[in-house]
Amino acid sequence: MSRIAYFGPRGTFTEQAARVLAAGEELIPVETVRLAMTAVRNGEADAACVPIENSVEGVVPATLDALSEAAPLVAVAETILPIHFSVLTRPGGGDIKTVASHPHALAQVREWLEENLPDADPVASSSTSAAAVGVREGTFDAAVCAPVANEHYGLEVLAEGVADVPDAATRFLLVRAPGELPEPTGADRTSVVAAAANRTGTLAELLTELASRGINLTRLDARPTRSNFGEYRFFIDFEGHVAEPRVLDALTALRRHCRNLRFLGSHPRADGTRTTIEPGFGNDDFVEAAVWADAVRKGDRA
Ligand SMILES: O=C(O)C(=O)C[C@]1(C(=O)O)C=C[C@@H](O)C=C1
Repeated sequence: MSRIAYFGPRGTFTEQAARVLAAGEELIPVETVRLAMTAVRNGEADAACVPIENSVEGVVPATLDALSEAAPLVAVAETILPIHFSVLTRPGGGDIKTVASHPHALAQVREWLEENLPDADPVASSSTSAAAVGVREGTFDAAVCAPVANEHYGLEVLAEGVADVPDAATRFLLVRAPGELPEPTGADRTSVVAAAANRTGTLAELLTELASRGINLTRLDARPTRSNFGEYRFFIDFEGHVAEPRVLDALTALRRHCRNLRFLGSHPRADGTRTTIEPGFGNDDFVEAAVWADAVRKGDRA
């Protein structure tokens, strides 16, 4: 049985995602996203399940930062969960003066809180289930949680299915140490983090390398390098798998433009969207062109 560290404590949305991505494996709750990845880097876990982006609040910065530091990890699978919250209180608890949750969660229920708990102060916690732990211990009066939190903490459900944006969703990754890659499926996502030189046009150069190979981006984020003010790392997700000639060709080109390029994995997309291939940009086109160029180089063709 594999050991899967996940962003906990028990009862997070990430636990729900880990149950999907690693059904039947041993699931180990870890206090922060970074520590979940550290457990893999130390060999204490075989893989980690972490949130990467939410359709309302955007990326999870802690995940991006932990992916770009220390020993490389690669994503091998992803899942997307609908995000509807439960609001939990102490059984028979009195006035609700504080309502706690992960900042991403609070941001997704702001309107609901204004309407339903206007006198409660929102308080940030390290995760949605850390807020539930706080309610049980008497630190907060209510917690905005994943439905699964209800299985663990014996709290009372004040409301269920809470979401300002009804079709909000979060994407989660299963990451592990570099090794054999998942097989390409035709509906894949490849991710890199690029530390490009700080000069005019470098980001445009990176994006042009992808565009000129007909590769469609699915996400672009920048995070500070933390070492020099104004210097950024670019997190780029795009359609396709590194086993495809056109993607490998693009990756090789990106490498030339970067001080440091980290491959973050190629894996099937949870939404099953098949890779867009424009005429002239298919893998066969790349292979055929390479064969032709090779023949030219050998003097067999002109
Ligand atoms: O705290 C949790 O339950 C998490 O799994 C984290 C997280 C996030 O980071 O966005 C996941 C999904 C929700 O959008 C709110 C919180």
